[in-house]
Amino acid sequence: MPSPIPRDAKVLVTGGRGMVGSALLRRFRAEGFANLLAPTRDEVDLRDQAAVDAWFDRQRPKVVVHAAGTVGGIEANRTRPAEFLYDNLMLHATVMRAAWRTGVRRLLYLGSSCVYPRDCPQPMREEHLLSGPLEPTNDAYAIAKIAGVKACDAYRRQHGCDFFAAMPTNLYGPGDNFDPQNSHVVAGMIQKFHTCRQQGSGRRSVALWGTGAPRRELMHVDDLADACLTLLDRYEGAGPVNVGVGVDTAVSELAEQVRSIVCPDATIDYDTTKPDGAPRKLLDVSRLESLGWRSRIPLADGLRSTYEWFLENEA
Ligand SMILES: NC(=O)C1=CN([C@@H]2O[C@H](COP(=O)(O)OP(=O)(O)OC[C@H]3O[C@@H](n4cnc5c(N)ncnc54)[C@H](OP(=O)(O)O)[C@@H]3O)[C@@H](O)[C@H]2O)C=CC1
Ligand SMILES: C[C@H]1O[C@H](OP(=O)(O)OP(=O)(O)OC[C@H]2O[C@@H](n3cnc4c(=O)[nH]c(N)nc43)[C@H](O)[C@@H]2O)[C@@H](O)[C@@H](O)C1=O
Repeated sequence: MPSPIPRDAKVLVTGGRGMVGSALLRRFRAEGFANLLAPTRDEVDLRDQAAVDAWFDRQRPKVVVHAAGTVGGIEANRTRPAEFLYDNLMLHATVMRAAWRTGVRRLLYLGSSCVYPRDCPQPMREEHLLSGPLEPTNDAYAIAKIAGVKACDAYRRQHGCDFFAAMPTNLYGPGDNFDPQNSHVVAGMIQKFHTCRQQGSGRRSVALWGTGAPRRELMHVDDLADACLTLLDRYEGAGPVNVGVGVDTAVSELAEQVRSIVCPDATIDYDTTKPDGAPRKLLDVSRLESLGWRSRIPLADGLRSTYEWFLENEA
């Protein structure tokens, strides 16, 4: 596939109703892509090889951005490892095989920064993959995502497929999952501080998880979508590419920022029976930045706009 991607190419975005998939569709539509396909799970369960094969035979996409996944925060990963392993293994195994079989010209697979070792040198570089033990709270999901990254390499080596992986950091934004048990940290905090605000006057406490000491690199999903378009148009390498903003924030500092936006008179209690997870997961994004890409959505702006979206759509 010549770079940049022709804007009339038939592009499949899997997971199109999810946070990442819907951001990808917004960005591609804004860019003028005229032939976007985003089947729902009801139209094709992407874990079902026969159904995926039949769909690809019928539709014949030329580009695939594979964003479908069984996704969740630290508690969802810790408590549902078998589901996260099975679903995320099947989701890329079926789609990549069908993509190869039907001659897809370029495939971008969404990996994750959780694939790196728990005690990885910081910032984490793509070469650090498989260099040490994983974070136990999400090792099942990480193994499934690592298999996806390796599958891109395997199809490239055996069949010459132009498949590669983006490795996003922790994401947040419109369309996120705000369920207090299954969500990631930003959405979980927004939900909890909003519930506190709803409880009315008087100082109310919000129970957050862990110690507040870990650090997370937090990226707005619209930045991610823009980075994925840059990768599709400009990346001519083969290996995975980290996608992040290059700075991280302590969980406790994030909590203060969300509190000041949503419920300033709340008090914060940390439930240390809940896990901290990885102490830090800052990505080295020099490979992406060498393509000329820079993040554009500061955390403070992103948190405020995400809360506004939450109020209009989830509250
Ligand atoms: N959120 C984050 O912080 C990060 C996410 N990622 C990766 O980005 C990708 C998207 O994540 P995100 O948008 O947050 O997740 P969401 O849960 O918001 O979206 C996942 C999407 O995948 C779809 N899906 C799941 N299983 C199937 C299936 N069997 N058949 C068809 N569709 C299916 C869902 O469909 P339905 O709407 O019907 O449920 C949903 O649209 C994932 O690959 C994830 O690993 C990587 C790093 C960080
Ligand atoms: C994207 C990434 O996301 C996951 O890894 P994670 O970053 O550890 O997950 P998280 O966003 O849920 O937590 C980040 C930190 O925040 C703390 N924390 C405080 N209070 C709340 C809270 O209320 N909710 C949540 N979810 N976390 C909280 C929490 O204790 C932890 O220290 C994996 O799914 C992994 O697979 C993955 O890919």
